[in-house]
Amino acid sequence: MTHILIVEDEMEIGRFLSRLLQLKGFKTTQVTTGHDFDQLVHLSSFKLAFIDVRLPDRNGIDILKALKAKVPACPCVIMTGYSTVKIAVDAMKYGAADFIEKPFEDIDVIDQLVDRLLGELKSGTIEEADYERIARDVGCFLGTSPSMHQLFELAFKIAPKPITVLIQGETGTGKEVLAKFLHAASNRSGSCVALNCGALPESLLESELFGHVKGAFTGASAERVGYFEAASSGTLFLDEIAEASLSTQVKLLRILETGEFRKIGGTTSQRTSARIVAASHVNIEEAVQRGEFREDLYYRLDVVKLVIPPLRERLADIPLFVDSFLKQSGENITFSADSIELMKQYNWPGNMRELANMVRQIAVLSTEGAVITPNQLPAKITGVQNQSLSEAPSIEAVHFPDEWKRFSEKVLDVYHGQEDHHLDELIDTMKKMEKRTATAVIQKTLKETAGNRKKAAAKLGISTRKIRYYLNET
Ligand SMILES: Nc1ncnc2c1ncn2[C@@H]1O[C@H](COP(=O)(O)OP(=O)(O)OP(=O)(O)O)[C@@H](O)[C@H]1O
Repeated sequence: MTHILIVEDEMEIGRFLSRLLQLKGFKTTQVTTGHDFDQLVHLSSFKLAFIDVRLPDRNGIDILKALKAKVPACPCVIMTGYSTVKIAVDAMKYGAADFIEKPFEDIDVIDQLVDRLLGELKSGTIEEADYERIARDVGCFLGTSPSMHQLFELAFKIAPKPITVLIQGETGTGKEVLAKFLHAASNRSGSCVALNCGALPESLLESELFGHVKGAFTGASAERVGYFEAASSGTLFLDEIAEASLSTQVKLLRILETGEFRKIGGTTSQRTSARIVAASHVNIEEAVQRGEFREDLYYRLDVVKLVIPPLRERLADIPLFVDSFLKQSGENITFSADSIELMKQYNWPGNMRELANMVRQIAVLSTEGAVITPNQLPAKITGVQNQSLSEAPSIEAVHFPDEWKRFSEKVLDVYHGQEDHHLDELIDTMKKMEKRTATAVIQKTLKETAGNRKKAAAKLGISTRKIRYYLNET
């Protein structure tokens, strides 16, 4: 008979759980203290354990660690009160399979949990396959580093819970990708809506967040759905949360506390069940200390913190990521072994975004089947030229004028009838060249402004967002 351990000091809850499990045909053993747990012999007979996070004489996490050390295969479920959800999430980092909140509101949840964990044990499957599949579905490459696998395994476990998640990581590490993963793994019916908090114009702030009714103010000719409503029953991704103005922070805090908002001009409040995922490339705790971010909002957001490691800590995965980006864009080129070696020695300040962009740019400029050698890599990677960004010739700048010249010659040849060409193909190439032109001009301007995007945007009369678009920084 399957034997389940219950470590719970509240007799009522322990008894209730025992009864429930016995009715399902399981044998249970309940202990109420850490001391009693130490007296248990044959820990290996337990196929599943429910552990209260707080015991009179011991922390539940210590019991979890002790049990996992002796019986690694035994799935452990941490039982927690709402205020200790944060600790329960930490417990998952130490190997807890899941957590449930007390008091138990829905017995079906426990039923399903037990069936799932014992089912996985029997079939030998673990959640790994699931989180890897979802990561693949959202176009997220995990590589082989244990830190990324632990992170996504944890993200997978907490995804279905209605708790707020704060993602931190340097620029380009994949915070938005992780937010999409969380949404996909949450099975929420609504959509995943992204809002860049730094880009919110103050004057439109409220109508962007909450929407407005028709006629609410001059120019409100139609009803508008705000971000919180659009993400209801889905996920609201608050990107660059540290850049939110103080008034945006106040508005966000209020809605996070009450779960309610009112459209501008509206007479009734609406509830939102949007799951909030916030992200920042700066350390928000430090921003709080500097007085730039509201402490109360930080604590609201920081229920679960997921920190994505920078690419320089996962350099062994560079060959894998290069292959994956090439496959993703359907490019048939390869990088020579010495090129890969040089890429593994570079520190990638722009992380996955920088790698993805470099691979794509090289691929665009290469012929089918080419093998990329070190002299085709940017100087910052080969370290051949010790030039500053403003001096270093980018791939774009070196090749673009030739490319344009060849293209315009081809157009004229077709026009003069010297070359047969399908017009559709020619127009397709022209569309590509349009983007290539914008990208090349932006790259060149960025060199002139020593990489300063605001200055480059002003010089070109476009927004920094448009710069990101043309640089493929989606
Ligand atoms: N693990 C990953 N697998 C595949 N592509 C990734 C991964 N991480 C990042 N990328 C790619 O890198 C680019 C940047 O990713 P993303 O926007 O998620 O980063 P970010 O951390 O949110 O950046 P920022 O801090 O600048 O907002 C995207 O094109 C994304 O597809």
